Amino acid sequence: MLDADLAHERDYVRGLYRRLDELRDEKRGQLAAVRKAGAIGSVQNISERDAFAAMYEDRLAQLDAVEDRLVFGRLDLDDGEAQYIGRIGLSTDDLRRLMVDWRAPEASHFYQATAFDRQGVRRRRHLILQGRDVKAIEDDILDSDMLDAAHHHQGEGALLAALNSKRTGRMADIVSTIQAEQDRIIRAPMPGALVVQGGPGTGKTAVALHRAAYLLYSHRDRLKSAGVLLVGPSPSFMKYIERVLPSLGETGVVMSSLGRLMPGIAAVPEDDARIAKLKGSQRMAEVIAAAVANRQRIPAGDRILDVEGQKLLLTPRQVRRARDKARATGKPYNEARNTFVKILLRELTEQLQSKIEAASVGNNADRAYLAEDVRQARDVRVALNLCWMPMAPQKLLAELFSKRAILDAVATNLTAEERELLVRPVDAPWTEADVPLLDEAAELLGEADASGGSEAARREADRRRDLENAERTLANLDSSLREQGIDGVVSAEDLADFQEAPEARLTAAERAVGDRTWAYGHIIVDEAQELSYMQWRLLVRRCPLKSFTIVGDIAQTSASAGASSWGSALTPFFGDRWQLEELTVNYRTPSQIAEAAARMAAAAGLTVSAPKAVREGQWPPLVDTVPAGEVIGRLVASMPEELRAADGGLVAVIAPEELVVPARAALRDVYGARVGQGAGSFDQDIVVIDPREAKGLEFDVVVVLEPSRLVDAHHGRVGDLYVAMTRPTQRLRLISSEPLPAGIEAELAVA
Ligand SMILES: Nc1ncnc2c1ncn2[C@@H]1O[C@H](COP(=O)(O)OP(=O)(O)OP(=O)(O)O)[C@@H](O)[C@H]1O
Repeated sequence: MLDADLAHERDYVRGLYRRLDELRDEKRGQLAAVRKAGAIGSVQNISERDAFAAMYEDRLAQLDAVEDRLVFGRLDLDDGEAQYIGRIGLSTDDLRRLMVDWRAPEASHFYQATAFDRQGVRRRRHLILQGRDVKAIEDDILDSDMLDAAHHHQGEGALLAALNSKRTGRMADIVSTIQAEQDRIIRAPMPGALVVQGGPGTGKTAVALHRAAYLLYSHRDRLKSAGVLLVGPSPSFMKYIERVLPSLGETGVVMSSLGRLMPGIAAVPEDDARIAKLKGSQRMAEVIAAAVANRQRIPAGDRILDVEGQKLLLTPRQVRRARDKARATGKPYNEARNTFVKILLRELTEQLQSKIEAASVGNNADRAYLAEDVRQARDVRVALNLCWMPMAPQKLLAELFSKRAILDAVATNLTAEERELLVRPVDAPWTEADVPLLDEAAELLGEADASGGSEAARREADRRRDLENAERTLANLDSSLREQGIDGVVSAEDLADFQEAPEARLTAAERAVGDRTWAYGHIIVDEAQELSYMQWRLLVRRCPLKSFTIVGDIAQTSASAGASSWGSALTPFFGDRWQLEELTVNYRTPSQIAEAAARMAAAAGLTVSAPKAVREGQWPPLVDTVPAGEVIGRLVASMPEELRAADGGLVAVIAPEELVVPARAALRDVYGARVGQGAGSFDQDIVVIDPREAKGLEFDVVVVLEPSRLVDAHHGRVGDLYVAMTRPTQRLRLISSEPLPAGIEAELAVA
């Protein structure tokens, strides 16, 4: 009987893969046909073909991405129907449904039905695949009548099997074992801001990623053109999670770490916590606004300007009036500057005209020529630039932070010590804390047209040329097509759009990446407790609809500019229009380790939402106390044991910054290339990192060096040690030469 069940499922799953292969072949065929047609035909036809080719490529990529564990569930319903749940929906050619997409409303029962609330489900079956074969099946019988009637299959439990599996250094999807409390959050309605608070290991990152896939599925129309942005703390974290969405068949999400949110800038971490905190504070918005305003100057006295040998007068009064009029347009700085320049050029041209006409009575000077003379005159250009310089955000900030006089003049709301903190060389690299300031500056400055109009003129000329081409194409269209009304349907402008920028044909995600002013349809923020006021300000600007999923754990805050409560972080941007959901079960860390971390946090006065751990571990946390200077020696000595415990999985050494390099060097001496450079070295089985890099990641075994120093890091915030202690999935060892942090019992010490 059991074998018959297994045989039946194997057969069904083979059928699903056959269908997947058919669809792939079909798309490959369509793609080849479109490509073969090549660049023949009218421009419009070529553009349409490009669009079809892109669509087939996307679909093919999606079909390829769902190969692994294509199907994972089956529901037996009250009406006798069996429904298979998988990564995508599959139907036969005549639209008979073979498999339901996990995101479809009816698939929610797979995650939410319980014996108390069956939702029409009699039996939930997990299919555990190996390659294309069904390795095992596991049943949850929800309808007690079925308990007697049928044999059922029991196993370790799909969830526990997933949790106990070896870590690979890359996050995997949890689509086959999403738990009910997680599923409710994943499927929550889209509008507004949803905050998901959860302790370590509660699946916040997993939920955030699955929610992105869910929203794209259920709001495809709206999100396809506007896009979804997913923001995480660091490039290595983004790398850690980058495979999850493709494995869910979604490639259209823009993923960015906080330091990459300004196109063209790859910021480095800000090492000085005091600077990060200051640059993240609301007062910096005032500083940037003042720095922008400071670039407009009224000259102290009259200036004489030489234009083609004529002396023209520029008075402070004239400049002030032009400036006020330009400011009154309400446009950003660089755009308002155009108004300012136009007003003064007109006035100077009038002066020049009167002078010339007075000198040669009766001769009317050609005004267009005079205007050009004025515009080109060096004196005029210098004078106008001094009054109102065209400005790019990078230049504004580089000068602000490197010229003490400017800083003192504009940052009047900061103390002298604070200003001192901001000073740095003009060519210092941009840090993550600078990114929101650059963005703020870009917003106030607007498009800089440093070409003095020639860039705009070039774009205009390109557009004119495209239009002419398009008109020619239309004129050449086969007259029979014209008779069918083709030229009534397609305007020259439409065609020019096709011919124009190739970006017109990119997906929303591809276009959004390079566009600072892109308005996303939804933003998902992971590790959101780390965000400063200025970072929130930047993100809210990127999503004017304020449709957000915000996941994080206030207790894990380690950034000095991060939040101490969700209310204080979010109220300035969302008022009280945000909703809080909580995740309460720790899926990562075994209970003994999770409890030790919670005790330590409580002893340090931190309010933690310590989630219940879903499983017991094999080992209690181990504590090695060693004489001063022997921490690294003990690390090396204990590594064989830790590697044995990891059993082919990953071992992470999490150390205070000053110990990272020596610890790595000592381990390299013994283990060579097995020791990775940092959190991004996913192929090595030993990594040495600091707690900041460890954020959001997990490892089979974690060894923490000098835990007391991590408590002290970042001005007494306990977040770092708490983060470090909650990274392991199996085993934790602390090696300390200093008094142990409160809450960590010395009796756990190993010899
Ligand atoms: N329903 C689930 N099924 C299988 N594994 C799960 C489930 N929920 C969470 N996990 C696993 O638990 C681990 C922790 O999840 P995740 O990293 O999303 O937690 P987190 O709340 O973001 O943690 P932290 O805040 O500590 O970084 C991951 O390995 C994840 O795959």
